[in-house]
Amino acid sequence: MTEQVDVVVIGLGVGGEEVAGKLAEAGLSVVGVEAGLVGGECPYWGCVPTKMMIRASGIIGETRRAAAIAGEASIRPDWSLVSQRIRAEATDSWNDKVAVDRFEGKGGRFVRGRARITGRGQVAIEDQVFSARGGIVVATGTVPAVPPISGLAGTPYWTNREAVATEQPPQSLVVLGGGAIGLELAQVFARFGTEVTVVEAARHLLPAEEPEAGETVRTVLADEGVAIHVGATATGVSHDAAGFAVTLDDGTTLIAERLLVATGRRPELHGLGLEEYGVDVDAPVLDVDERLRAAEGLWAIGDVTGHGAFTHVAMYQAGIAVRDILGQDGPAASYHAVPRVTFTDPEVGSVGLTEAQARDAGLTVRVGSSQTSSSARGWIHKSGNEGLVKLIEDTGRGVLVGATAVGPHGGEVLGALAVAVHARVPVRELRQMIYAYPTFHRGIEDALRDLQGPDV
Ligand SMILES: Cc1cc2nc3c(=O)[nH]c(=O)nc-3n(C[C@H](O)[C@H](O)[C@H](O)COP(=O)(O)OP(=O)(O)OC[C@H]3O[C@@H](n4cnc5c(N)ncnc54)[C@H](O)[C@@H]3O)c2cc1C
Ligand SMILES: NC(=O)c1ccc[n+]([C@@H]2O[C@H](COP(=O)([O-])OP(=O)(O)OC[C@H]3O[C@@H](n4cnc5c(N)ncnc54)[C@H](O)[C@@H]3O)[C@@H](O)[C@H]2O)c1
Repeated sequence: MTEQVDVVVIGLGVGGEEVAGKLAEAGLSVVGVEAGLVGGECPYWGCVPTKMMIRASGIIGETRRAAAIAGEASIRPDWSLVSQRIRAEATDSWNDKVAVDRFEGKGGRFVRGRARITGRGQVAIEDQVFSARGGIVVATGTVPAVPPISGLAGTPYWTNREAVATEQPPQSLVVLGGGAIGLELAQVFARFGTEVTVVEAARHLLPAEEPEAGETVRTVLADEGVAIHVGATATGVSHDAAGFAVTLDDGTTLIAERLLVATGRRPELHGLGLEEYGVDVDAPVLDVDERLRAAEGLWAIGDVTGHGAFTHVAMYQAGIAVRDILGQDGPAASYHAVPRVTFTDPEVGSVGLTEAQARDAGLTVRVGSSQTSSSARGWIHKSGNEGLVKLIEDTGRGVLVGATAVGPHGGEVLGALAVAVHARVPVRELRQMIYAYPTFHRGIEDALRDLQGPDV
C-alpha cells in the first residue's frame, strides 16, 4: 500500500527537523524519516556536547592562567562532570523522545528507519511506501571521511562519536587531522590530562583558514603540551592490547591508548535512490540551486549540499527550502558571508574569503591585520591574549570580502565582521565608526588602519 502525503523529508538532523517541522506547522502532511536520532549530529555528537566539553576545559585553561594575574589557583579536572552533563543535559543519554514528540506535536508524522527513493516522488522505508505529491527533501548530512591508511580499517579507532561518549579521558591520544574537530577535541582532552599528539597532513593547522590563524593555535597548543606534526602523513596503523601505533611518512611511530580520526566528513549519496532523479551519486556533494532544488520536486539542504558543514548553514537553507516548497517569495541562497568559528582557545572566527581565496578569485586585494596583544584590551587581558584580526578588502569595490578574528571571544568579535562582509559595508564607513574602548573588537579598527593604500 502506498500512502499519499505532501512531502517526505529524509533525515531529521538539524536541517531536516527544521524543514519538516515548519512544513507541518504550515498545514502540509509531512513524513519525517530518521535512521538514527532526531536532531542528528549536532545535539548528540557534535556542536552541543563538544561545546560543553570546551566550556569545562576553558575553565581549566583559565584557572591555569590565574597565577600571574589573580593568585594561585588549582583545579582537579573531573571528567565525570562533563560526561554526566552530556548525558543529562545534552543528549538524554542519546534518546530522542523529546525531539520526536516535538515534531509530532507540530503535526508531523515520524517514521524511524532508513529511507530510499524508489521512484520520482516515492520513498520507501522497508515495506512502508509514501508517495509525496509536493516533493522530497534530502537532509542526510555527512559521515566521517576515513582515509585509506594501511591497517586502520577494523581497528577500534574513535570518531567524534566515541570521543563525545567516553566516560573517561584516555591516557594518551593521537588525533589524525588538525581541522575543527581534531583541534577542539585535542585541546579538551589535553586540558583534562591526556597526552595528545596531532597529525595534520597540510602545512598548517586549520588549513581552510588563514595561515596566521593555524599558526596562532599551533603555538598555544604546543605551549599547553600538545605535540603537533604538520605536513605529516600517516602511512600505517596497528592496534593491540597496549593501544595504537601510528607510523608517519618520516618514519616516526606514535604510540597511544586511543586514535581519533578527524580527517573531514563527506556526504554519502549512494544507497539513497537519487539515480531516480538523474543525480550523479559519485559526485562529492548533492548539487543544489539557489532555491535548494536538486531536481524538479527534489530539494536538498544541510551538510549534504557542501555549502559549509555548519548548523547555521543547514538552518539558513531550511528556511529557503520551506519558502520555496510553500510557493512563497524570498531571497535566494547566498554564501558570500558564511561565518565559521572553531572553538579552540583562542577561538578562530572567520567569514567569507581568505586572502589566498580572494587572490585566486582574481580580486585585487588589500590586507590589513592587527595583533590582539598590541590592543589595550589584549594587553590588559595578559595571559591567553594570543590572537589577531585580519581583513581582506576587494579594492575594486572598497568592501571587505573576508575577515578573521582569532583570540579570546574571537567568535563574538566575528559578529561585526560578518555584518561588514554580508552587507558589503564600504571600508570608508567602517573607518568612520566608533569602536568601544577597551574591547577586543577594537582590533578591527587597528586592522582597518593597517590596510595599505588609498581608499576608493
Ligand atoms: C564534532 C562536531 C562538532 C561540530 N560543531 C559544530 C559547531 O560548533 N557549530 C556548527 O555550526 N556546526 C558544528 N558541527 C557541524 C554540524 O553538526 C552539522 O553541520 C549539522 O549537524 C548538519 O546538519 P544536517 O541536518 O545537514 O545533517 P546531520 O545533523 O548529519 O543529520 C542528518 C541525519 O540524516 C539521517 N540520515 C542519513 N541518511 C538517512 C536515510 N537514508 N534515511 C533516514 N535518515 C537518514 C542521519 O541519521 C542523521 O541523523 C559539528 C560537527 C561535528 C561532527
Ligand atoms: N566549530 C565548528 O563549527 C565545527 C566544529 C567541528 C566540526 N565542524 C564541521 O565538521 C566538519 C568536519 O570536521 P573535521 O575537523 O573532521 O574536518 P576538516 O575538514 O575541518 O579538517 C580535517 C583535517 O584533516 C586533515 N587531513 C585529511 N586527511 C588527513 C590524513 N590522512 N592525515 C592527516 N590529516 C589529514 C585535513 O588537511 C584537514 O585539516 C568541518 O569542516 C566543520 O564544517 C564544525
